[in-house]
Amino acid sequence: MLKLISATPSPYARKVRIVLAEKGIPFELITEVPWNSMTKTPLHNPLEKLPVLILEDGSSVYESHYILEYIEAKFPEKPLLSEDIDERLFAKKVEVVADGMCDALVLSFFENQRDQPSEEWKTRPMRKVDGGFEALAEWVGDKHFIVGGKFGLADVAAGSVCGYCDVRFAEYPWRKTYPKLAKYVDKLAARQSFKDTVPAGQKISDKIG
Ligand SMILES: N[C@@H](CCC(=O)N[C@@H](CS(=O)(=O)O)C(=O)NCC(=O)O)C(=O)O
Repeated sequence: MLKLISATPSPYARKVRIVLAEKGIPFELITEVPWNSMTKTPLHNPLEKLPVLILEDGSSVYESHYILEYIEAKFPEKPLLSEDIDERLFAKKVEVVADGMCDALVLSFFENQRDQPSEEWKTRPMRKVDGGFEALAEWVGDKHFIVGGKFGLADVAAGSVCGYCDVRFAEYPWRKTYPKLAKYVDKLAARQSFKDTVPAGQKISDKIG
């Protein structure tokens, strides 16, 4: 059986968990704290990051966007990418922005943990988050799904970063600024794959930075 190394807050791992659930692919969930010295993540990813998909032969697939590409290629049933090449490429562009927002949020989260956070390293990432939300709101508009009128990769990525922001940056006013985006995300959140993967904080015992 496939195994997925994940962490409770991880928006990247959540994308993979949602896709595996939507495609009905069984897997064993291994929940880790990648920042703690006891983590097994480095044994399966030289970059020491989760999510990591561990295949039945023990080999591993890592980097969430690549894991999703792997899953779509190996498990094409219930496709989450359109047949139309331009729609496929656009969905991946949405994922690039959503993942970039996650990167900025994670950076800002850890900067805020420092004894003396740098103002520049707090504000600069949040400018990227602001820009990302503006782009997502533009792409969603009044739609139920971002690409091709059906649930797909772009919705997985957009829903995951918005859900992460709600948990880690509850004070960030994206819902007030973009009510249509909030309505779209709340509709996604009603899907069983989203209900079963709501992010939660984790205790990091090792000091970072
Ligand atoms: N680009 C990667 C980012 C993954 C990532 O940053 N994972 C974090 C955990 S979490 O932020 O997703 O919860 C990690 O493993 N960090 C450990 C490290 O960077 O050494 C992806 O898309 O998979």
